[in-house]
Amino acid sequence: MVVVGLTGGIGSGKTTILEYFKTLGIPVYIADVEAKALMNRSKIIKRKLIDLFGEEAYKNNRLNKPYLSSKIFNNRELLSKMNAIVHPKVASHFKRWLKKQNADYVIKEAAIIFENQLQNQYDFIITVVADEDLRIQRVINRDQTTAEKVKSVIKNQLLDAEKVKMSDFVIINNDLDDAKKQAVKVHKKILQKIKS
Ligand SMILES: CC(C)(COP(=O)(O)OP(=O)(O)OC[C@H]1O[C@@H](n2cnc3c(N)ncnc32)[C@H](O)[C@@H]1O)[C@@H](O)C(=O)NCCC(=O)NCCS
Ligand SMILES: Nc1ncnc2c1ncn2[C@@H]1O[C@H](COP(=O)(O)OP(=O)(O)OP(=O)(O)O)[C@@H](O)[C@H]1O
Repeated sequence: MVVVGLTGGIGSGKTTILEYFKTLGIPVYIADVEAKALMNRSKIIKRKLIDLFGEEAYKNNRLNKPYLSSKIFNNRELLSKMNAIVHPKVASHFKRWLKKQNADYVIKEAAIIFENQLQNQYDFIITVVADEDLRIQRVINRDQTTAEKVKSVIKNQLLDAEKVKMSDFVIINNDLDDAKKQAVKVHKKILQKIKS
């Protein structure tokens, strides 16, 4: 099965574009959603996160997202320790999911493909980009957060220009209708490449 990675910085519109690919009949997997589900469900992950961050990692038995984000996005070492706990479990969950899919290709959305040098796990990579001021404003509107917090996440992510250099396809998502047209073109090109 051909696996396409879809990545991009915070607020670029990864999930929005992914949802559009879904309407084209492509099975989609959102690593971040599955990661959070596993962080709530898996006893092993829970125990390891509590060892790393303390009891505050969970509140009322649910992942304490504001607490974790205040810790990891200012501390690269903690971020990579958390990733080392969570990501192998997401990878095996994805493998099981992939076996059940039947389509020309699937798309896996993951915020951090290039940051963790995971590009070899994909047949093709699509990067979604958008102007930084738009991204910040979108996330502020979506999450009722502050520009400072969004910027602290951006600092931990690779620059768009670096991601673009390493990508097979780029979708510029400043305007949604325009981005959807680009997505259709990318979809057709992927099908062509698979069938040639
Ligand atoms: C730390 C958590 C609880 C903070 O939750 P919160 O809702 O405040 O932030 P959100 O999930 O929207 O993330 C903010 C931005 O950071 C990016 N991001 C999320 N997790 C990570 C990570 N592990 N490393 C780098 N960037 C990340 C997101 O894609 C997004 O762009 C949450 O991000 C989380 O559970 N992360 C671990 C899951 C994970 O590894 N996801 C990424 C898989 S690719
Ligand atoms: N072209 C667009 N025009 C206006 N709003 C948009 C556009 N694309 C996405 N949005 C909105 O911006 C917000 C961020 O988009 P989305 O959640 O898809 O980004 P993301 O890259 O998946 O974010 P994150 O990295 O935080 O997971 C959402 O509220 C979405 O509805």
